[in-house]
Amino acid sequence: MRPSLHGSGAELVSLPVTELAPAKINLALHVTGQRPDGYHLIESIVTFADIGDHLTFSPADEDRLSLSGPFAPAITGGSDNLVARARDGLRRLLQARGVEAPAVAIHLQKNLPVASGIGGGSADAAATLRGLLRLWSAGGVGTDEIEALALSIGADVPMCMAGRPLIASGIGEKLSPLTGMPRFAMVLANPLRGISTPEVFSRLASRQNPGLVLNDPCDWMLNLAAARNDLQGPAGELVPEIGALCNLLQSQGAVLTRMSGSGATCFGVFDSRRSADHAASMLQAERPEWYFASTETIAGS
Ligand SMILES: C[C@@](CO)(OP(=O)(O)O)[C@H](O)COP(=O)(O)OP(=O)(O)OC[C@H]1O[C@@H](n2ccc(N)nc2=O)[C@H](O)[C@@H]1O
Ligand SMILES: Nc1ncnc2c1ncn2[C@@H]1O[C@H](COP(=O)(O)OP(=O)(O)O)[C@@H](O)[C@H]1O
Repeated sequence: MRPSLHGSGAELVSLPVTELAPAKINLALHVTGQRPDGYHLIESIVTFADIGDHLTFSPADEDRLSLSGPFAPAITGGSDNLVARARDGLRRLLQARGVEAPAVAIHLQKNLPVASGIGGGSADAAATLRGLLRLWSAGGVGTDEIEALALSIGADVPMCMAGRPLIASGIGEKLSPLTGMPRFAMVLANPLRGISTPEVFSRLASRQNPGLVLNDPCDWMLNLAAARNDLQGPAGELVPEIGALCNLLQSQGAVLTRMSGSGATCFGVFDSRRSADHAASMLQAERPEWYFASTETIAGS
């Protein structure tokens, strides 16, 4: 079936507008300080998976947000959903500039575990901003204002808007693209116990830790092996399965394992997509109650 077209004048949009909200992976996360408002200063190497949540956007008589997918039961479609917050924030911004932002039906297929350190909610918010800017033909609205809106929704939303390998600093909003970043074959592993980001930050033993050092621009595995996730210790106190997950990934041949974000998702890097696929299915058979997903991260360009 041919997609329908929507819009006025030169900007025609294929309907429904669709967006992937890819899982965000903090390959390393150093906590280097704290701002007076309590937010922590970080230096993080970030990349994105080829799997994630799926969103669709269509014109409607009234705003609707519907949910499906394995992790939909863990969230609601109410005004606290980060998708609704992104929709409402963008509409306010556009209307203040005289741009129309009519009612929209959004469907979120929630494939990523919730509160799991791979930015599912932030990725959904970023995908909503991208999708609605297309649906509402508002691509010309100031980048600075959109970036400020993204940051007001969450510290991770600007990096999810960028959607490419990068180093994030500040509280996560200062972004430097990493053009040389290769793809990594990975398994993502989560014990399906949600974890609170503020609680993990609050348990840090030290808030002033050494920053990232990238010694060898050609050997990413060497750089990553020398880096850390400073949140892994405090998260492991809350969810002891994190240690077990890394051991399981290693037992299947992962050459590097680490937690992403504030957890509890851990990733294992494998030497090929084939070995990652094999490891994910072995681990799922061993621990059917946990989440395992094989993925390949995107390359920097
Ligand atoms: C830890 C990270 C690493 O990428 O990822 P996740 O574990 O959430 O995926 C992020 O910094 C999380 O970003 P995000 O989840 O958007 O954070 P926000 O909603 O803005 O903040 C939630 C709470 O986390 C703490 N927070 C967050 C970011 C930061 N740089 N310092 C903090 O101290 C604050 O207590 C804040 O109130
Ligand atoms: N669309 C959404 N997807 C996931 N979580 C959401 C969403 N909207 C709101 N939330 C809330 O945001 C919090 C953080 O979720 P998420 O972004 O998945 O985790 P993390 O920040 O650890 O990567 C959760 O407590 C969840 O209830």
